[in-house]
Amino acid sequence: MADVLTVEHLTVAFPAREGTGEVVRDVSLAIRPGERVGLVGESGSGKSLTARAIMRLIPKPGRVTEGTVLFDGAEIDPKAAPTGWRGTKLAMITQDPLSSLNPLVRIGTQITEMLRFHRGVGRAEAKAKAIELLRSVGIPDPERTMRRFPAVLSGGMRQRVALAIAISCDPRLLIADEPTTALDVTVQAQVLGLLERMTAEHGSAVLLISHDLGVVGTFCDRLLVMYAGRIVESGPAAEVITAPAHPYAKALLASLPSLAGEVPERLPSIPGSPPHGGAAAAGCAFAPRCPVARPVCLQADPPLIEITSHGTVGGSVRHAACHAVGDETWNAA
Ligand SMILES: Nc1ncnc2c1ncn2[C@@H]1O[C@H](COP(=O)(O)OP(=O)(O)OP(=O)(O)O)[C@@H](O)[C@H]1O
Repeated sequence: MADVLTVEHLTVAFPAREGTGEVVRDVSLAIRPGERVGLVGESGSGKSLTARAIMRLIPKPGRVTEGTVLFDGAEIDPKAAPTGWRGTKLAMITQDPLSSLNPLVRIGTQITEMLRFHRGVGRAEAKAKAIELLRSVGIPDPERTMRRFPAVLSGGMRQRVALAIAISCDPRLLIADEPTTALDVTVQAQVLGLLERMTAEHGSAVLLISHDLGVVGTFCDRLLVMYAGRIVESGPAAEVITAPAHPYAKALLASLPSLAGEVPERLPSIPGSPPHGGAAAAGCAFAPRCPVARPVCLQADPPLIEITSHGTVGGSVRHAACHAVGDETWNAA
């Protein structure tokens, strides 16, 4: 099946006094119809800007300096201004739902207009469908919410409304940037269940962005781990979660209480902090924090290489960008 999204060598840069200013570096990824792909990494690793570059929403003075994006087989120029396809075939929900809601228009009108305009349904049907959508994202009194303006809703309620609008047209791909962060655990599970149904029933694909490996690991088929603007590991979610290969993915996993079983007294955190404003030009960006770094790591950025030729889920293989991968001492650790 043809990919719904293919991204090749995407690079985003901001003007910088030091370093390259590249905050997304040479990112390539592909997503098939109905696939659930997770993009994980610490805050500042470049997840949101990758999504924004795909949507052509890079804030100035940032810009896409390299790369191509193919959506449903057609090239969309990530350097050009956005056009009408966005929002229906390719939808995105962000951490800040207010940015995707019109503050001057009642919630009900925002959803029904979307349905009437893009799906060509009549007024009554659009209203019924809007109420059903709001209920499905866990809004307790949808009829009342339909008559309200975004400003009077809580952050969690707005997030759910934004999600209802994003999924109203069964997009080919939904990019969900931390969609459940503002929600409590029960609603979080409800929202993930809804996204799961959307992928199963309509073949929509989801790119789920989160720093929470727990959420992403259980929801997604495949994971992409990002560090300092690069994808440093990718592979079937179950394999990356149970046997991460890259030292950064290992550290990220070790700092996660929910997957480690019992909760340790003190959660191990990854020592040091990621580089700001783009990684330095030479060497692996994780080397200063890496427990197995060697001289070569400070000199050459390791390429993303295939680490198993028979990865299972959906025929996808595993990749990692690390000089130490394959080293027996490290793998035994
Ligand atoms: N408007 C901007 N101007 C300059 N640098 C920026 C701007 N927006 C983001 N950056 C830098 O780009 C890098 C990546 O940011 P991005 O928001 O993509 O990270 P993220 O992984 O999505 O983090 P989070 O999980 O906190 O949202 C960060 O180092 C950030 O400082």
